[in-house]
Formats: sequence, structure tokens, C-alpha cells
Amino acid sequence: MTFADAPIAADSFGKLNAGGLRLGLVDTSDRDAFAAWIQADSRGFHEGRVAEKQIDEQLQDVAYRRTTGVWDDSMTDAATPVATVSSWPTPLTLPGETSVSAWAISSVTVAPTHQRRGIARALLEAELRTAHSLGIPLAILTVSEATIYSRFGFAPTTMTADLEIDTRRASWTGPAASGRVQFISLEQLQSVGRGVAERARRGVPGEIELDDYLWGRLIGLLGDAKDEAKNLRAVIYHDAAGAPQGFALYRLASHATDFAAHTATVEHLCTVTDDAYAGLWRYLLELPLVTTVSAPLRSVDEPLIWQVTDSRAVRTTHRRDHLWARILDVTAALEARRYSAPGRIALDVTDRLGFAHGRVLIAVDATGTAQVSPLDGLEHNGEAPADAASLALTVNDLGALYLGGVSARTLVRAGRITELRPGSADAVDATFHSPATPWLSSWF
Ligand SMILES: CC(=O)SCCNC(=O)CCNC(=O)[C@H](O)C(C)(C)COP(=O)(O)OP(=O)(O)OC[C@H]1O[C@@H](n2cnc3c(N)ncnc32)[C@H](O)[C@@H]1OP(=O)(O)O
Repeated sequence: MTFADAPIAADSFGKLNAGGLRLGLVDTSDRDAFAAWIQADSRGFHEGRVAEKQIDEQLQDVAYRRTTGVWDDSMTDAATPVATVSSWPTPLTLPGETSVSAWAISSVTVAPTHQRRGIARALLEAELRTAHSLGIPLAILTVSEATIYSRFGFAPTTMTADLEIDTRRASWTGPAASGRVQFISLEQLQSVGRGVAERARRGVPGEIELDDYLWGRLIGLLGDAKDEAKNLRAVIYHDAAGAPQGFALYRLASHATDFAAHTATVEHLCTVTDDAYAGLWRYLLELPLVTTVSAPLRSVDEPLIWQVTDSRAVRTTHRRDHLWARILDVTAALEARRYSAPGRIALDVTDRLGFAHGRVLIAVDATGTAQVSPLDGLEHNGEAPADAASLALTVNDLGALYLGGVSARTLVRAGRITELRPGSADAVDATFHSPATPWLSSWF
């Protein structure tokens, strides 16, 4: 048994079955069955019918994922599922450049003909049970709406910012890069850039490993972006020793009346070193005939703001949640990351679905490594040790704190977390702080 064919959670199956619906796995080697699922997924996101060549791409690159559907056998088109979800385990980078296996969930759709009768709830609960039964300590997703997933124990754990830069005001003041920027075809980038992206993601908490499909889509060679790829330009940065250390993908759009006022939209900018970061940003800001550089989905803590003459020329046009996390196994999740300060923290975690419910003690040593033990065990007699910080919180807020990008003090002020001992939020913030700002630079 693998993650892809692990049994469907009986509880969710029974609930949907009672309503005349069938929850099951798609045999992704069966082209017709998988194609029907792909069409349902696309329809669920209000996208067009998927072309045969895109179905072929998904057959090749997405078939390995766990692919779940819900069928209504009373429908005229009974072969097309009325609901979809896709999931797979992926390494998630954590503070301290460690990583954990996370259950990525995507393609959650319910047909408008079948909405609001508990299908998504059954699917999500089934996903969480499956991940938990496979020993995966947390689930992650990127969301269409911020209103859906809290009820399942998820919370935003990385934030993102859309930037817009007025290049007439933003002259470069950052360091001079040692290497050089050159154009590269998307096909060349597909192989050369992959290693760069992989090295970059290992240093940033919140990044995941991109599978072949996500990588191909990111660089415009697969999926919806394919037809638009002709407008994409790719540049790669090699350091002084000739090693690739970053790349950027951007597209140019002309101004309606002023040819000297193009907009460059940075679809992706990925760097391993600060030197590559400086080299690529400077290149983008100095593009001829360009007055606006638009950069969606950036980190909320970009050094760029400190590298131009006028920091107000770099505007954040939108700041929002991006990666959501749902802890399923508190001990495994918390022991996987590294911490910024030693200390002892007692957590009283509430989880309506039960997975993470309970009281634990986190003991962080001088190396930043944690040991987590149940507080209800005999050793602690149910009491938090006198020297421990102590908080009561929901599993959602534990997910929000997990990568160190959201502060416990803020969540206490928001009335979401309760300090059981004064000063506990500050102690948690010192310990959970991540030196690298958490960020996920793509969608999945
Ligand atoms: C990870 C991802 O894939 S994100 C993508 C999510 N999918 C989309 O945006 C595609 C378009 N939307 C849809 O396909 C559907 O409307 C879904 C998946 C959002 C919801 O499916 P449904 O089967 O209608 O949801 P279901 O009936 O199970 O509702 C479960 C709960 O969520 C709530 N809910 C459902 N949709 C929404 C919404 N859009 N906003 C807020 N709450 C919602 C319901 O009220 C219900 O609440 P409760 O159980 O706490 O009382």
C-alpha cells in the first residue's frame, strides 16, 4: 500500500453513501476515468475544458498523486465526478533548515449542482484521517478563499505580498553583483533551474519541493500557462565562478499610449544567494522602456525595499495569507523544526477533530532542538513545570505559530490565544522565532 491507494476513510465514505453518493479513488492509469476527474477539477474552478495535450501532461506528471472523487450515479453523466481532491506527501522546509513530510491538499472542488450538502467536509475530513493514518504530522494547502478551512483546523502560516515598483523612483543602491545575467530558454531553464529552485527552497521555511508538474507549470511549460509561455522571458544568474545561483521569469506588457512605459511582471524570481538576488533585481529594475515592475507573491520581508533610492517606490499593493497549515501530530511536527532560544513551554491544545487535542510540554535545549512530551503523563502529573511558559490555544493557532511567521503576542492581543502564565507569549515568540522569514513562493 502507498499513500495513493491507502483505504478511503470509512466515516466519510459512510456519510456520503447515506446521501446516495460514492466516495472513491480514481485509477489514474485509466485515461478515461482520470480525464473525467481532470475535467471536473477544471470545471470546479470555473476554468475551461481541458485540452487533450494537457490531459496527457497530467497523466504523466500528476498520476502519482492520490486522486479522489465523489460520484453521483443518478446523474446522466455519471462518469464525471461531482467533487474532486488531490493529495501527496511533500517535504516542507522548517526553521533551522530542517524539513518535515507534509500532506499537500489541492484541487478541492464540489460541483455547484451539489454544493452545501457536506461533500467538501467529508472530503477534507477523509484527507486528514488518511494523512494521520500514514503518520504524516501536518497537512498544508493554498486556498481560493480564506473563509473555508479554519473549520478543519487550518490557519495561515505564511503571508505574502504583491509588490509594485515605480522604477523611475527606484534607482539601485544595493551591492554590485559579482556575476552576470543572461537569457535562457524555458526548455534550458527546465533542467538548469530545477537545482537552483531546490537549493533555494531548502533555506526558506514554508517552501515545498516542487514535483514535475508544479515545476513545469511554474516555468510556463505545463498547464494553463503553456499558451502564454511565448510571452515569458527567462534570465539566469551565474556567480563569478560560473555557478547558477538564481533565475527570473517575467513578461512584458506595453502601455496603451506610451511605448516608454512598459510593465514587467515578475512571474517568479528565485535566488540561492544574496549576490544573485542583487544581480537579478537590479536587472529587472533597469529594464529599458519599463517604468513599472509588478511582482506578485513575494515575501513580506524583501531586502529589495532597502536596496533602492526611494523605498516608497516599492509599494505593497496586496498582503494576504498564502500557505495554510493543519497540525495532525503535535509531537512529530514540533520536534521536526529548530528553535531560536532554549526554554520550556506548556501548550494546552484544543482540536475539535481530536488529532492534536491535549497538553504537551516542549523542552528546547541550547542547540534549538525540542523534545515534546505529554503533560498528562505521570512524569508531569498534569502540571506545567514552574519554570515553563504556558499557553492555551486551538490547533489553528498552533499552525499559525508553527513556522515562526506569526507572533504569539499578536494572537494573545487578538483574543485567540490565552496566556496561562504572564509573559508566556513573549517566551514563545523568542523560541519560535524564525531567522528566515517564512514564505511560499508558488501555488499548489
Ligand atoms: C485547497 C483548495 O483546493 S482551495 C479551493 C477550494 N475550491 C474552490 O474554491 C472551488 C469552488 N468552490 C467549491 O468547489 C465549493 O463551493 C467548496 C469546495 C468551497 C465547498 O464545497 P461544499 O461541498 O459546498 O462545502 P460543504 O457543504 O461541505 O461545507 C462545509 C462547511 O464549509 C462552509 N463553506 C462551504 N463553502 C464555503 C465558502 N465558500 N466560504 C465559507 N464557508 C464555506 C459550509 O457552510 C460548511 O460549514 P459548516 O460545516 O461549518 O456548517
